[in-house]
Amino acid sequence: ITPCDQVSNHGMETSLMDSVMTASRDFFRLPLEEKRKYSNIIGGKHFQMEGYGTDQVKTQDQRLDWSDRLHLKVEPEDERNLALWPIHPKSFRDDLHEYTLRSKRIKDDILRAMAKLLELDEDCLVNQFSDRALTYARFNYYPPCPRPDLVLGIKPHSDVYALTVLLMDKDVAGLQFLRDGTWYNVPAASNYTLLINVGVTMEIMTNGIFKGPVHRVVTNSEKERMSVAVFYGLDPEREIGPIAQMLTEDQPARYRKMKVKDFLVAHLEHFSRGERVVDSLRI
Ligand SMILES: O=C(O)CCC(=O)C(=O)O
Ligand SMILES: [Fe+2]
Repeated sequence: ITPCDQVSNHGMETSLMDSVMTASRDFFRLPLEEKRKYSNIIGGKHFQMEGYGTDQVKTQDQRLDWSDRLHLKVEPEDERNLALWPIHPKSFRDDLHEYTLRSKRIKDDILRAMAKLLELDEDCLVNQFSDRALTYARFNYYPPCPRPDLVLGIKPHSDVYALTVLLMDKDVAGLQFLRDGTWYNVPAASNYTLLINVGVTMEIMTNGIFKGPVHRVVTNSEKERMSVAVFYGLDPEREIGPIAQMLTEDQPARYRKMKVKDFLVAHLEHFSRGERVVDSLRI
């Protein structure tokens, strides 16, 4: 089982991927004062998950990433904070809405294929995601960096949610996956590509069968790079743990159960220290 897979022939129109990338690029090129209207820091002090800006700075020696982000909750739809959804460029909101509808279908197809691989009921994984499940979109913008030898676009991490649908820059590479101690490049594909990545929520749900691979983004001194990630998580009010259908006498649970909400908070603590939350949940 490969931990990340590039899908082609997935039924997402190139024009839609192009619109989302273009809208995103237009947003990041706005003057700073304009982007700050969507800031993830409220009143100059309080950090919130959603909005425009960098990660929360938790400690003085925390390594910062060379990137600019816009992070938006897409689902549950009634929890969208539209005040943080850019109005420039004009098409931004509609494009994101349309894009995430398509992306959701891809996610469900992938979850069914994964259930089949695990010899579970076809809808077993899809059914884990209720209408209160979280979906976030994250727009990543990596400006050219004068010292790519020193600074990363995103530090090594595993995605925390269950599945990520990542729309990659078609011209500029930078994403790398870690396997057996070596970093492997994901090449730029010259046309738009969606990369499906497994996150640690899925690692836990499948009792460690699917792994949430460690990846990072390197910078370069010449070209800007963009990506748009859509993260699929569970309902924050439920528990996360290996799903019952994965467990047998020979295969007991490898991870402790925890409330999803608390798991996400624990993840942020670990991420800021460059650690993986899943390692703290092993039984
Ligand atoms: O920019 C990329 O290609 C990857 C971004 C990423 O890993 C993330 O947003 O979690
Ligand atoms: Fe990631």
